[in-house]
Amino acid sequence: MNGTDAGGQGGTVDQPTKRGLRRDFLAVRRGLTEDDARKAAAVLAGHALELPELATAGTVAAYVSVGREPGTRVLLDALHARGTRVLLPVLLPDNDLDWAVYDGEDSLVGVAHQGKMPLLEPAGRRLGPDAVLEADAVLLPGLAVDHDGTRLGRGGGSYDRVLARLERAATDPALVVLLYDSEVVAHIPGETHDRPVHAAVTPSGVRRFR
Ligand SMILES: Nc1nc2c(c(=O)[nH]1)N(C=O)[C@@H](CNc1ccc(C(=O)N[C@@H](CCC(=O)O)C(=O)O)cc1)CN2
Ligand SMILES: Nc1ncnc2c1ncn2[C@@H]1O[C@H](COP(=O)(O)OP(=O)(O)OP(=O)(O)O)[C@@H](O)[C@H]1O
Repeated sequence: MNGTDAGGQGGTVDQPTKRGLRRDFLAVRRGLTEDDARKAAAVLAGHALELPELATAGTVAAYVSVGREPGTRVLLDALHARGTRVLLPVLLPDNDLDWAVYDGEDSLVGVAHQGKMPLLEPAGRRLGPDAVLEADAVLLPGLAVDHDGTRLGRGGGSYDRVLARLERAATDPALVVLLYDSEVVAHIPGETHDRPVHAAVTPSGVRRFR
């Protein structure tokens, strides 16, 4: 733990801040072609669907990938088709997350939150922020993870809140981040509020951290 950042300056060589790291990882994603992204999403979904934690889960909290995020659409549809209850996040004004059930592609709406990339969110009944406590597995977005499971998110703190809520409730769902291979790195500067994830699924397979 080194206590750096949360909104610090761009990276330096020996102690890159989270903001600098985010910028660098996002730049690499922007360089991916549509074809790269489509192939990666298909392979990634295959690995994720083989995870025992997902196979046995009654409820999975996930998210709808946008842009060049590692694709989750194939995975969401496969989970939905096999009868898993899939919860999707709705971003609240304070960056906390509400949740609603995924009921197929037609149940998604495009939403433009100020200053953020356009998202796809579920149109169904909102279940409240505590609905995530019903999840047996949580699929988290991120930009990178290190070998301890420390995750670099987009900086909104939404999933930090989700992880804090899960910890307070003493539920212990599988925590799985979906990434590209180059985003599993040796070290991410952690802060005291960061909670480690248990595994990363990338196009080359599953990496476990606990
Ligand atoms: N597909 C997807 N859905 C998601 C997330 C996500 O990361 N990906 N979230 C994850 O929490 C939540 C929404 N939170 C978000 C937080 C930031 C940005 C965003 O566009 N950030 C800009 C930088 C903004 C800034 O610097 O202030 C960016 O990353 O380019 C998007 C969503 C819930 N839904
Ligand atoms: N439990 C929490 N409740 C409220 N705010 C929090 C909580 N945990 C972290 N935050 C705040 O969220 C902001 C972003 O934190 P951080 O840079 O770690 O985001 P991140 O992990 O990259 O993003 P995300 O969690 O959305 O993926 C920080 O200002 C932090 O203080």
